[in-house]
Amino acid sequence: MAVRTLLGLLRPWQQFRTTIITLRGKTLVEHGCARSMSTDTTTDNLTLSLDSKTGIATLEMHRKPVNGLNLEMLTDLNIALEKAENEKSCKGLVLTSGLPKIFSAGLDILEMYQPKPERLAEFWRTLQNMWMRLYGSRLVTIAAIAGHSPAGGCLMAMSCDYRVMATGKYAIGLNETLLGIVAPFWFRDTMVNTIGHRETERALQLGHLYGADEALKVGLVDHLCDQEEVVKAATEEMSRWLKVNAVARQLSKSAMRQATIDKLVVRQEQDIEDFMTFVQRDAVQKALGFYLQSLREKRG
Ligand SMILES: CC/C=C\CCC/C=C/C(=O)SCCNC(=O)CCNC(=O)[C@H](O)C(C)(C)COP(=O)(O)OP(=O)(O)OC[C@H]1O[C@@H](n2cnc3c(N)ncnc32)[C@H](O)[C@@H]1OP(=O)(O)O
Repeated sequence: MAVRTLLGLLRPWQQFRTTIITLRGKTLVEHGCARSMSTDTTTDNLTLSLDSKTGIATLEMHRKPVNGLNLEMLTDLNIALEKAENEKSCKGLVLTSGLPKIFSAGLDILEMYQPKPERLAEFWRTLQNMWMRLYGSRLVTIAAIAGHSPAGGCLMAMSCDYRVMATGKYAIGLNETLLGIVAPFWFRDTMVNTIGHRETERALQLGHLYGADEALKVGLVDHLCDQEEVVKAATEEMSRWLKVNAVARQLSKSAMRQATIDKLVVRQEQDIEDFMTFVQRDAVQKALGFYLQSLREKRG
């Protein structure tokens, strides 16, 4: 009981840190010294590297074909984010993709279609923890979006402090209603905090996917540039943010974001239950099945 009470005082992502190590036994493949992030860290799903001169880390996602966020990818993201967070010399993080034309296609729908309940719960908890970690990061976080970024991909981008997007035919937004599902409250809150209540209300109901120009207009992204320039532009912007007093900036960020994070902290278990009940409904399973089929048929 005492242990449980003590655990209750820890933030969910602090509890989770033990969970992934003890339950999943997952370790990253390290190239170089394990105690310092001076060298690259690579998994099947991502690479984390730190430029020791600038203190800027780059987290590049590369899970083929579309950076779909499955349990393993989310676990790797959590480990990588924690690693960057804990590395003293790391000041900022550029989140990007190594896949052409895709930032992230959002949640891997196969995790939600005909799921095994135990894995479904772990999947959702790992996503919650990833969001809390990224949204609440002490680091300056900038998303370099050189491709499509629907749903969970948009959530990740919105969780950063600044977004650079490539001009072109890419789409970003919370399109959950197009799949017959509903963006959970913390997805919605993150969007409200980014583009405001009225625009979120419209976008969520329509499942609207914004083109780059429109995304810039409503403030869903902050800067547009050529596809090849996206990471460079993100890094340049980062250097501006890194000139600000770090403690003052972090406190300001936390003052703006912590209440939103705390809403999930106190409702985390209920949110997992809600998600599981909703996703396993026959009508939702049917809708997800149709959506997967339509994605496959699109390829012909
Ligand atoms: C109470 C709360 C309840 C529920 C809340 C749940 C919140 C959900 C959040 C989400 O993130 S849901 C996921 C939403 N994502 C999408 O709608 C994106 C779907 N994908 C696309 O639109 C396109 O794939 C694309 C990202 C625009 C890329 O297009 P492209 O032409 O480059 O690739 P293609 O469509 O051929 O896809 C290749 C391959 O990948 C499969 N795929 C794509 N997206 C997903 C995905 N999100 N999950 C799983 N699989 C995905 C696609 O079917 C193709 O597979 P194939 O090679 O086997 O045909």
